[in-house]
Amino acid sequence: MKVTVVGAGAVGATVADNIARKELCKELVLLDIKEGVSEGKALDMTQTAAILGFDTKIIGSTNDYSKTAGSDVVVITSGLPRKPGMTREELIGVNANIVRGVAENILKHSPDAILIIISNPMDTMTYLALQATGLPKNRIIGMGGALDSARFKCYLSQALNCSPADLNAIVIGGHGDTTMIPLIRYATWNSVPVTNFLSEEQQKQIIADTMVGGATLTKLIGTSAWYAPGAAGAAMVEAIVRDEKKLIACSVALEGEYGQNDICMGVPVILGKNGWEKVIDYKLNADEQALFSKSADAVRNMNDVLKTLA
Ligand SMILES: NC(=O)c1ccc[n+]([C@@H]2O[C@H](COP(=O)([O-])OP(=O)(O)OC[C@H]3O[C@@H](n4cnc5c(N)ncnc54)[C@H](O)[C@@H]3O)[C@@H](O)[C@H]2O)c1
Ligand SMILES: O=C(O)C[C@H](O)C(=O)O
Repeated sequence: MKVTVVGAGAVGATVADNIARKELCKELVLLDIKEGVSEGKALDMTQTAAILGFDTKIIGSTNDYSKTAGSDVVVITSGLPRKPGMTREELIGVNANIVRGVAENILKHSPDAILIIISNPMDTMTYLALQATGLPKNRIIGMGGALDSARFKCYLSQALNCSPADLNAIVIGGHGDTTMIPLIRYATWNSVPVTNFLSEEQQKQIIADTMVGGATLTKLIGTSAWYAPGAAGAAMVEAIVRDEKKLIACSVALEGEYGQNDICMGVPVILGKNGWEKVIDYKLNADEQALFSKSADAVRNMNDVLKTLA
């Protein structure tokens, strides 16, 4: 198994670190456009092998795509992160060209790869990757819901004073401050609805905190987060390379599911060796479906901006 991570910045390096620690592949390539950075980070990570005890071979590459040849899974993290006060959507102008170029280069050397898109604005970058490569839809997967659901569980666990591992909770919709939909009605604490234990006020606060989870971290750090995004990206790689059939919210191309077409946005999907294998219908109620449609409108508006950039 061979995995490539494009972008050796904060998120890319963390995805790679998680992949290596878990030995998700024999060969891991870290590629970046900045001279020496990927080679340096690959060497630094390689030197943790003796301490952590993994045998994944990590190779750095300054923009040499021949080293990525034959990758089974490619994670795209290249692009600018937002600064405090910015939205993810403001990154579209710079990141669209980066993601398009990277996806095209990757496909020249790894025509069978499954692509995981992390660069923001993620739903639009996933849609762009799909259009630019013409790959079958199951091989293009955006990472957002895995992270947003982890944040949702974090805030739920704080309110309930419980282990996040005992929670089951999912965030669907767009990966944006106003577009994500934490499905609190379906969230459970060891099978019991969390709504049994939380006041309306607490529920509203948890939803609001989850939605601005990324912005909160960006304000604190000065750039966007990487530990949870890196772990979330690696969890998706794991589900694919180990054919786990895990149910994870991912941004995928919808063809009628949840009432949407010609768009990539977050829905519960099964991840396995073929990429995303099927969308699971959560049977949203009227309020949740209305939120999903509103979220789709916002994502679609962003996708329309792509046409003005071409
Ligand atoms: N989807 C999510 O949930 C999620 C989570 C966190 C971050 N992000 C996004 O991921 C992206 C990366 O964030 P980061 O914090 O790692 O940023 P970063 O600045 O630390 O790293 C980005 C890296 O991309 C590299 N790069 C730029 N253009 C490139 C190209 N053409 N080819 C190869 N490499 C190139 C840069 O040299 C840099 O090393 C941002 O767009 C950010 O918004 C998304
Ligand atoms: O918040 C950001 O801009 C980065 C990422 O989308 C996140 O949610 O951490």
